[in-house]
Amino acid sequence: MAAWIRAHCPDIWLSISATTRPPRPGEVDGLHYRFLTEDEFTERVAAGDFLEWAGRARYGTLRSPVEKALRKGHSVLLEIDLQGARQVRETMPEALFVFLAPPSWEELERRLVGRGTETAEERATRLATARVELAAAQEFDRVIVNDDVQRAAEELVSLTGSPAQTRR
Ligand SMILES: Nc1ncnc2c1ncn2[C@@H]1O[C@H](COP(=O)(O)OP(=O)(O)OP(=O)(O)O)[C@@H](O)[C@H]1O
Ligand SMILES: Nc1nc2c(ncn2[C@@H]2O[C@H](COP(=O)(O)O)[C@@H](O)[C@H]2O)c(=O)[nH]1
Repeated sequence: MAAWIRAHCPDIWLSISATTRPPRPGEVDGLHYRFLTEDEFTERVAAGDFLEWAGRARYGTLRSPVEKALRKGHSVLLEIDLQGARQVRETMPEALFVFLAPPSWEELERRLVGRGTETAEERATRLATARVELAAAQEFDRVIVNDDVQRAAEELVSLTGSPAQTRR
């Protein structure tokens, strides 16, 4: 979804999260994530650099680039988990919160297994988290079912008022 939006929506500023998880094959530092060491992440938490952060395999949104993009008038998109969304709601209640839901539980499992980047234990952890997050979908302003990436991305982008520049 992020890749589709990056390719088709120049008016949307997509936040690049920081994380301590290792890069997957093909993931590029500074494009997909800013890959930080545990110490670097901890220092930035202590410095108050994060707008929000969450997790054991830690993920976070750095405050300063988001605030800069907002000042420039961009639509800013954060792809974050439930824990992060709850923090952003505290500090930016005017933001629009959109829950991306899988078409079904079986399809979610199929996609995760198909990606093949997690161990069985990591997959189980992600699925347990997904179960908790799905149960909280009603906290969000909108729910979009991620059935087809392009369709779901277009629905998401339409909420920002920015045009998607697609070639069909
Ligand atoms: N609409 C879709 N159709 C088919 N495959 C999809 C679709 N959306 C995502 N996928 C695939 O499903 C897998 C999981 O994608 P997703 O972006 O949900 O991962 P994630 O951000 O790691 O999610 P989570 O942290 O909840 O596990 C990836 O391999 C992705 O390419
Ligand atoms: N609170 C935050 N959650 C984040 C952030 N960046 C990503 N995420 C969440 O992690 C999952 C998994 O990502 P993956 O790349 O490891 O598959 C993602 O779907 C988000 O829910 C962040 O900056 N803050």
